[in-house]
Amino acid sequence: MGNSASVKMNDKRRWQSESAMSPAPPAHCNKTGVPFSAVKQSQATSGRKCTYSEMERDRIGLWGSGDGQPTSGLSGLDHLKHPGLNKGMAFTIEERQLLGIHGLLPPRVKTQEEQVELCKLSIDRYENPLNKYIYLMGLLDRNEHLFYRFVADNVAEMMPIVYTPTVGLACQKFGLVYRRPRGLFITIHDKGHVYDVLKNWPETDVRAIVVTDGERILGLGDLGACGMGIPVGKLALYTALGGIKPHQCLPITIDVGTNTQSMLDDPLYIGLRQRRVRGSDYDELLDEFMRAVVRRYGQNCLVQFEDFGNANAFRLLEKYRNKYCTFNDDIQGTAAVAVAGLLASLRLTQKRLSDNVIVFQGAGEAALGIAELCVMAMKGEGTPEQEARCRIWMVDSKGLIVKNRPEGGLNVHKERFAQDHAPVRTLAEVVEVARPSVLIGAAAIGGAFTPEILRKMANFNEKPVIFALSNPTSKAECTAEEAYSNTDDRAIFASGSPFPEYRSKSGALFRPGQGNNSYIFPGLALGIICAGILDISDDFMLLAAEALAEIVSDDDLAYGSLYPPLHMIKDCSVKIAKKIVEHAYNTGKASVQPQPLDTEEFIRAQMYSVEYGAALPPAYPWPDNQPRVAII
Ligand SMILES: NC(=O)C1=CN([C@@H]2O[C@H](COP(=O)(O)OP(=O)(O)OC[C@H]3O[C@@H](n4cnc5c(N)ncnc54)[C@H](OP(=O)(O)O)[C@@H]3O)[C@@H](O)[C@H]2O)C=CC1
Ligand SMILES: CC(=O)C(=O)O
Ligand SMILES: [Mg+2]
Repeated sequence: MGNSASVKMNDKRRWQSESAMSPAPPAHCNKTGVPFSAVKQSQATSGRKCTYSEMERDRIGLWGSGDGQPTSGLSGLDHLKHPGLNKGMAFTIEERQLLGIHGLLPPRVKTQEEQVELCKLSIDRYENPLNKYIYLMGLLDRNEHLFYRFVADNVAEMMPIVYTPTVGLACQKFGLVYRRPRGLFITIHDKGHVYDVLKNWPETDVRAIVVTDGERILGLGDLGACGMGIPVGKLALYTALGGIKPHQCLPITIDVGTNTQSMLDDPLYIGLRQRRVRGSDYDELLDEFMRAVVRRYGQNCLVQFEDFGNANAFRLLEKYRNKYCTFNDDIQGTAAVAVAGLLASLRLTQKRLSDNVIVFQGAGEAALGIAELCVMAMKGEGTPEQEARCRIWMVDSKGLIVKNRPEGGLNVHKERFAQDHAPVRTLAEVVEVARPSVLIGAAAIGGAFTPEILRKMANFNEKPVIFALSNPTSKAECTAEEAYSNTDDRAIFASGSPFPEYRSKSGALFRPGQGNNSYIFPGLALGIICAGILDISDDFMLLAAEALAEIVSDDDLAYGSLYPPLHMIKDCSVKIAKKIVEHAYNTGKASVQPQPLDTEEFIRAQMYSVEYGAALPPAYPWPDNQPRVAII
């Protein structure tokens, strides 16, 4: 069932995408038109094991030799150089001989487990996080399977390097850490030729794109083209945490310049040395980009918008959400992870979500996204919309958002949360006035939750809920230790970047959870891709939030964590994807038909395996197509 559904989707994608316009072989054939079934047959008769998936064969250009014998069509050396095929010292002696690379590797054959141990030893030798990042990216460039196995086996240790906080540093120093091409740069000068640039990307079966224009990289501001570290990092998590195949993922940075003078002055800056292009030129480039994605990869290629500046993020989401398969992670993914944390917190506070008063420090993409999803969740509890909105107080750079604020600065998104109240300037005053039970920070103002504010939260609440969501760590509104120590250890705390365990004076151990959209987007994307969902409406976000909250165990809560441990995140992704897929079929939003009988099996069958596949022989440049070394 799973297979037939996915093959159907493949057919559909081919029809919709550019590859269908050129005379490509049918989906069930390899590049030379040989049906895969025939290749399978010949493997069976040759007795040779092959664990390449059809997609992988398609990707590496696997074809049959004249005698029907399957070959990889690549040289043995290619197998060492191609990160998707390389196994390093894990190539068996037989494979080394078949591939003609015998002698090019040290004699010993290693297991992948032994290689993972070596990775651990190697990375531990670096003290500087940026050097660890460079090591990991080097590993990804050398041996994809090993990289993903290593990250997947050590999520809690590796995520802070591949992702926040270190990825922020890597973006700031991108000119220094850049080694090999990874991802696609599309600049304002490519306007009119975006499709041609997309065609330069060598993979034809891209299912997910993460795109940034670098204007709001984490809480670090406008880093221009150096923002590329973010799509690369997010997509590494697509594979490591969501099982989406690496070759189906494409990181893209749209370079329209940067307004950060220090970047423009930096001799190592890798992007266009000009100030940001805005207005119609920018819009036309983005429109052309979206059209080009559909033309090249099909209507159901997912485009995740990431770290765009506030004004463009909301505008582009509204413009594209009903037309393309797209979502904005900072608005919608963040909303889902934060609401998941809030739903889990209700088990500790014994409240309904609607019983809470929530104060937000920040009224941007993250904060407004969360606020809107809170309203949706409260409505689900039977609370009228207006009442739900009244329970949410938002503070931006000009103070509390109130109706007719003299300082102005209200847009349509903020206005929906404008309180009927006199202006209030500081967060401390707002906390005094609103007496919130939940305080959420997403304004990238490090240390904004002062001890005074935290103590107030403890005065008003038996269990104050404190989320310091800003990234990276330097921008967090408070540390875990500050949250606990200023609330007599009563805070229920989560943060966007990880904080270490905290032991209170009384000896209680806290493991603060990471309220980061990385708990959501891998599973969400997996579900979207598997079911072929085109219209990613907000009900999917609430569903993802509920699915994640359900996974949180009593044990997690006992340690003060509102999220499952990071090592479980891949299982979380599958569970989220399952709910997404089921909901898509129930609401008629799935384009992959027929509906699979077993949803989880269907999803798992499409996921990337970090295990090595068996290598196939190359096409030898001599007539008998046989290796020149005797097989032992
Ligand atoms: N944990 C997670 O998963 C995620 C975390 N984030 C983090 O959240 C932060 C914000 O991101 P995002 O919402 O996209 O950014 P935006 O630029 O969209 O929003 C920033 C908001 O902060 C407000 N702000 C700025 N200065 C102050 C101040 N002194 N006092 C109060 N508010 C202020 C801005 O006010 P104004 O509107 O007046 O300009 C704006 O409303 C970043 O650090 C980002 O890394 C983002 C996404 C996911
Ligand atoms: C986590 C994330 O998406 C951000 O900080 O922007
Ligand atoms: Mg982001």
